[in-house]
Amino acid sequence: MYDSGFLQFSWACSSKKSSTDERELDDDVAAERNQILNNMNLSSARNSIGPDRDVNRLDHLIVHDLVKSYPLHRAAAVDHLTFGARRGEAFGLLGYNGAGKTTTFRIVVGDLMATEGTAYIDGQNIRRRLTSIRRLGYCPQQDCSMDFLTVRDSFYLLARIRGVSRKRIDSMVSYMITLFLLESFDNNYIHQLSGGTKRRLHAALALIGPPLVAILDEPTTGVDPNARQQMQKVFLNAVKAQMTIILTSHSMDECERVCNRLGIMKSGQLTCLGTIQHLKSKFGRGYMVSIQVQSIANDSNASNMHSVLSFLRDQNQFQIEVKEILKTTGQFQILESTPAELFELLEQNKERLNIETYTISQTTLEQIFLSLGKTNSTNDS
Ligand SMILES: Nc1ncnc2c1ncn2[C@@H]1O[C@H](COP(=O)(O)OP(=O)(O)OP(=O)(O)O)[C@@H](O)[C@H]1O
Repeated sequence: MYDSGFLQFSWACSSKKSSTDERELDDDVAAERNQILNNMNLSSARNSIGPDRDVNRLDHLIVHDLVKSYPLHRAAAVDHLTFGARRGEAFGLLGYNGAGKTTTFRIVVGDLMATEGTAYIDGQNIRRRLTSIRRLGYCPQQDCSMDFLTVRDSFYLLARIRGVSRKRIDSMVSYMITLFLLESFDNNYIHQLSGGTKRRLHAALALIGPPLVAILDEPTTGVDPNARQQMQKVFLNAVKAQMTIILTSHSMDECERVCNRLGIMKSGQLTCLGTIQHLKSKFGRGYMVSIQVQSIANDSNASNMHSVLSFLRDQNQFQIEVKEILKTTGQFQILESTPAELFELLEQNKERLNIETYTISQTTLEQIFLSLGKTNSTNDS
């Protein structure tokens, strides 16, 4: 359905020793893990215990102690990963290349077999694959090959698989085609579509039904800004309508716009978890200030920027990290003082330092991501 490997199981080797035991988990990640394990224990007390048992439905998606090891690979691609996504939540799973996001998704949708652990969609173990397919939409990272179908036919196929009734199917297909701005490609074969249009189609196919949970692996990569904005609106509306969306994207802006909660993955495990505001307060070190100095003919603007920097450094109340100094602009991270103190200081010395404008802002999600995700790229070896 999604790609040729959708119903095939990959060979999985036995897992290595749990590095969750060796690594100290972030307190939010540990709390999430404990909460899910407690809920699972409560459920197993009610259900008959067995590897395929179902659990309670507090979360639309539960990923439970998932491990994926590849032969000849030193570290596990997914390493005892546990988290849940609540009903009507947009959960962002972020991480550097090779962190284990796609592997996690492929296990959840049944494209890969886990070495250990499992996942549950609306309380139902994914090993009971046939029933979970209806509840789960998937926009894979790689476009799948359904080239022999037209855009419209592919919507009909997915809608039927998700159990849309004959009565509703025509209007639903037309609605989704309009929603994802695909009207002009209606009767085109999929192989005739451009890369960005294919991404739109795959995201739309993931949402038709609608399923309870949609897993979207970089759905907007290569999509033009206009269509991307429209897709983000659709995702937000789907979440409002109580769909659960698991999104991965390398655009931090997109994650900020769409997601209620985020987890950043590194080496197959979560390094942090929480709402964006929570992550900013917990990991955002200080705040940022961008300063622009006046451009004066025959004057060295760079030296102006440096005099602003040395002025700030002379004030003992600030600890400053230089992010960037260009010709007329500078960006600094300020630690150990309040934005109000800096504001007062800059206002008082604006003219003397030739400052044209300045903005003080909270640490961005991108900066947090960069500081937490570092060294993950090495996992890709
Ligand atoms: N078939 C495979 N055989 C061996 N190792 C693999 C295989 N597929 C993935 N891996 C490894 O598993 C790890 C996780 O890969 P994965 O594709 O899940 O990362 P990702 O977080 O989705 O990265 P990206 O952001 O680039 O999509 C990487 O180290 C990768 O090299």
